[in-house]
Order: sequence, then C-alpha cells, then structure tokens
Amino acid sequence: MTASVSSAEPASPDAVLIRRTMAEIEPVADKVTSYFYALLFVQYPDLRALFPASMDTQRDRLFKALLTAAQHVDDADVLTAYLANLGRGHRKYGTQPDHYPAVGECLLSSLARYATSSWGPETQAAWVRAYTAISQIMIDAAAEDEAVAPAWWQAEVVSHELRTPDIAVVTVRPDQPYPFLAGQYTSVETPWWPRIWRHYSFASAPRSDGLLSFHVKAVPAGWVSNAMVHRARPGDVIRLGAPGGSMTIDHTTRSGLLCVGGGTGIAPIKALVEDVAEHGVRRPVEVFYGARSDQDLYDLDTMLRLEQTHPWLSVRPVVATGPAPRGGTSSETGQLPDAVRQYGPYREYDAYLSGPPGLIRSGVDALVGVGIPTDRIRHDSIEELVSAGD
Ligand SMILES: NC(=O)C1=CN([C@@H]2O[C@H](COP(=O)(O)OP(=O)(O)OC[C@H]3O[C@@H](n4cnc5c(N)ncnc54)[C@H](O)[C@@H]3O)[C@@H](O)[C@H]2O)C=CC1
Repeated sequence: MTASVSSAEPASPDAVLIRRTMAEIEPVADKVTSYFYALLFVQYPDLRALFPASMDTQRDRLFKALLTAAQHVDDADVLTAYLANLGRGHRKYGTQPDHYPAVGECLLSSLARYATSSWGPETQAAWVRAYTAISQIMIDAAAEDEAVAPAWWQAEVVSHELRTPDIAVVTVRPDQPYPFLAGQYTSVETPWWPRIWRHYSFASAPRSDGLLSFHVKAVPAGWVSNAMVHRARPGDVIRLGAPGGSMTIDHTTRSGLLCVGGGTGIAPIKALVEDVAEHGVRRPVEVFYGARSDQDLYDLDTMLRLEQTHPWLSVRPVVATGPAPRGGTSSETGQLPDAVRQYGPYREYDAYLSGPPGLIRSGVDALVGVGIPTDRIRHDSIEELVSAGD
C-alpha cells in the first residue's frame, strides 16, 4: 500500500497540495474530525441516524480513510480499488448518493478551519477535484454492487459454543446465499448495538449448507465482541455486510502455504486449510498456532483432527507462557514469530498471517527472515485490525 508514496514519479500539483493539508491537520486530527461531525449533524440532522450512538471508532475511521485516499491520490489503480471497496461497504449504512455533497461541504469547511497555513483558493480547488473524484468512484461502485448483491444480509444464530470463558464459536444462517472466499472477513452488527459494525474473519471455507461461523473473543469494553460472546443465543438475528479481504489462496499454483495464526486469528487459517483440502491438490501447509497459554488454544483439537486427516498438513502449537502445549508436529514455548524463525527456509511458500496487530507487525519480519518475499505475505489491514479491536 505504500507503492505510490515511494514511487519515482513526481507527485501531481493536486497531490502536493492535498498532502500538505493532511500533514498540517495530522497533529490535530481529533479536533478536525470532532468539528467535522458536529458541523455535519448540525447542518444535516437527518444524517445523524446513519451513524452509531457512540462515535469513538467512527472518528478514527474517517481520518484514516482520508489519509489513505490522500496517500494514493496519484495512483489511480490503488485509489480506485480502495474507494470502490469503501463505496460498496457504505451500502450497509444506508448511504445515498446525495449524502456525498453534504459530507464534502462539511469536510472542506473543517479542513479550511484547521489547515490555516496551507489553505487557500488553489488548495481548496485541489480538494474539490479530489473529493468529487473520490465520491464518484464510491457512488459508482455502490450502484454497480446494488445490481448483484444486497446491502446487507440478515443471519440467524444457529449455534453458540463457549470454548473458553471469553471465546465463543458462533454459527449463523444467512437469509440468502452469501458468496465469499476462504480467508476473507465480513462486518457484523448485533441487534443490541445498532450501527456499530466490527470485522470478523470466517472460520470455515464456504460450506454446502450455507452456514457461516466466527470465532469471537470478548475484549474489555468491546461492545460487539461482548454481545456476540455473552449475549447472542440461537434464534438471535445479526446483520452481515459484504465480504472483504485478500487473504485468499491462489489456486493456480501449487506452492506451499505457511500460515501463522495467533489467538482467534486461527479462524481464517482454519478456513484456508479447509479450502486447500476441498481443492484436492496436495500442497504442503504448515500452520503455527499461537496463544498465551495451553488453555487459550481453544481450537487445537480441530486443528489436530485436520492434521490427522491430511498428510500434507502440519500444525505446530506455540504458547507464550507455561508448559509446551499438547500435540501437533512439534510444540513450542515462546513468541510465535520466534517459533517460525526456528524453521524454514520457506522460499517457495506463500504466507498468511492473522491475529493481533502486534503479531502481524513482528510476524512480517519473521516471515521475511525465513525467506518469504513481502509480496507473498498476506494479512488483513493493520489499521482495520486496530480499529476493529473490540
Ligand atoms: N484476519 C485477522 O488478522 C484476524 C485477526 N484477529 C485478531 O486477533 C486478535 C486475537 O486476540 P487474542 O486472542 O487476545 O490474542 P493474544 O493477545 O492472546 O495473542 C495471540 C498470539 O499472538 C501472539 N502475540 C500477540 N501480540 C504479539 C506481538 N506483539 N508480537 C508477537 N506475538 C504476539 C501471542 O504470543 C499469542 O501467541 C484480535 O486482535 C483480533 O482482532 C482475529 C481474527 C482474524
């Protein structure tokens, strides 16, 4: 995602102006976003109903989206892919094309107020051009998506299994077919916290019965995660957004897969293993499954069963503290990235990383260290994982 920033192409005049504004407001991003939402809800009170009652996570999201768009303003391919996804994702909030000018007007007023050194007619014109282009891509992508997919899916909880005091495996039945790929995630809204959406990876490859499952850990002050773990019961209906994420398998190659899953990050890794199994092509899959302690390896039995069934699969449990875990090809005590470094090299492998943001960051270094080029390492966006942390 940093390609355009380090690219040798000189930045366009608009990009220079836009980045200058972003650099000026970055230290006061909190104030800018608070001012922006206050202005938006005063000028356009009808729009308030599209946002959650509590706006904490939302504030960060707007600024990060702006920053991403500003960084890639000269890279049409990256920008279009990012914004098209964002536009499709906004369908579940009920966003309509005529909301965009209202947001644009309040956004520019907020930037003008806080970027006093860099603001002027030229900068304003650059922002108008950029915002018009940004909103058009989002509007077009949403309209295209409308022809082929619902804005959201209703899904009834059909089973709820508490695996540890704070981790549940929740299985749901969507009200209409839900197409996705193993390794992807969706967004979830519970009936108890309207308009608060959080991302969860699918814990299984697509199933013939259409059911979807998630591994959810209740984290302190996590609204959605606590509701999913401690409140949701069979019969409750949640809402799902569209699938997203590129942690998927390239089935045109036979390279091996090195998968590193920490905590509930094992969910999409399990889905990837099932996906390889279903495709019937034998390719080596090595899974490192980490948790804080043996008791936290809540899905180890499932992973070991898969290992027994598939000779191409090896599962290595790793615990941060306490005695080495039971079972698996080998087991380790220590940090997950250190465990990976003891094996390899994995030069012909594609790598998949899933878990807490800190693990993703240090995991990438470890994977590079065992011979995997960065373009073959897949993981979900760290920014999204940080803001989806509850
Ligand atoms: N697609 C994805 O990337 C997914 C990410 N997650 C995320 O996974 C996390 C799961 O949380 P918990 O189960 O509480 O994880 P945790 O804090 O119990 O850690 C799980 C494993 O990651 C390791 N780890 C944690 N921080 C590390 C760091 N800074 N450096 C090296 N290793 C580190 C731990 O040693 C342990 O082996 C949540 O943040 C959730 O959002 C969950 C599902 C899918």
